[in-house]
Amino acid sequence: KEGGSKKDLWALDNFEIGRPLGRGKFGNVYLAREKSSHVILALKVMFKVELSRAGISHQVQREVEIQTHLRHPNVLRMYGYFHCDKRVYLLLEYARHGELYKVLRSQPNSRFTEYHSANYIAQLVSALKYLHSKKVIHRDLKPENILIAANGQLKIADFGWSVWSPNERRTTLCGTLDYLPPEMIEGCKYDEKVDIWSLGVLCYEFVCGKPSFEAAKKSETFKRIARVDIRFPQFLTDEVIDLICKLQEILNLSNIRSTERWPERLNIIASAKESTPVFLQPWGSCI
Ligand SMILES: Cc1nn(C)cc1-c1nc2c(-c3cnn(Cc4ccccc4)c3)c(Cl)cnc2[nH]1
Repeated sequence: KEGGSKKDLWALDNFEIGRPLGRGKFGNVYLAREKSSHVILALKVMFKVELSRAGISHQVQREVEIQTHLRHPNVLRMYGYFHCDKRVYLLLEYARHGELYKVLRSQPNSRFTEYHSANYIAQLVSALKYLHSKKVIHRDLKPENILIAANGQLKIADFGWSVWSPNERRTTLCGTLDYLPPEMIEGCKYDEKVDIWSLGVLCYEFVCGKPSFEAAKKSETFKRIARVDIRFPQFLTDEVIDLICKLQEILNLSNIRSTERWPERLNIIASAKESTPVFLQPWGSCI
């Protein structure tokens, strides 16, 4: 609501609440309808005490500050927010087809065709170009944070981890490391390029059915990311391998695809200019 007087503030009574759309660690998301306009939206409800206990109240404030000012077809709108003594309510655009990861997992072999993937990656590139032009780094780009709207458009959501660029992480990482670049998992200074790395992991997952550095244990994922230990299956085209390598800054590779499926190469041989191949060095410390 525009204007600043008390009467212009949203309240729960302005909405009819529908079915739950999703359940998260700090609250749930419900389908809702604004009573006077009948606009359909997603209402994210979080408990203040939970946010405070987890020390992330500042993250929610930053999420609101950032997302309410963003306007792009591939970025989920946040129309506004309100709160009461116990809860914070975020008024979000409703994405009719839900979460991308569920659509991805429902595909044969949990992967999209390269054609389908190209369309999605192009939309994410458009969104990231916009976000980075506003000096916003998302920092948590993964299939779980991407929604699909009625017209098939992707919508980047959940800006709870977003920050203004450049930045240094001050909050402990939690959840999957799969999509994070070496500089973030090693606690170094970083800039918006972290989102480009995550886009490379997403692109890999779209066409392969699992993220680039997936491993049974987090410690193994950490090592694979730090060493940029990526392996490409035989069924990928050279074009998509080239795109993923460029997104993950893997330069001058040659013969990285084995004749067997899922080659067990422990490292990628960079075909540097020198006559003998140079192994990618394990990620050096950032100091
Ligand atoms: C699920 C689902 N199925 N279908 C058919 C549509 C949807 C849908 N979900 C959304 C959602 C939505 C729901 N959950 N989540 C993840 C979540 C849950 C709890 C806390 C934080 C984040 C997002 C939104 Cl925001 C916005 N629009 C949504 N649309």
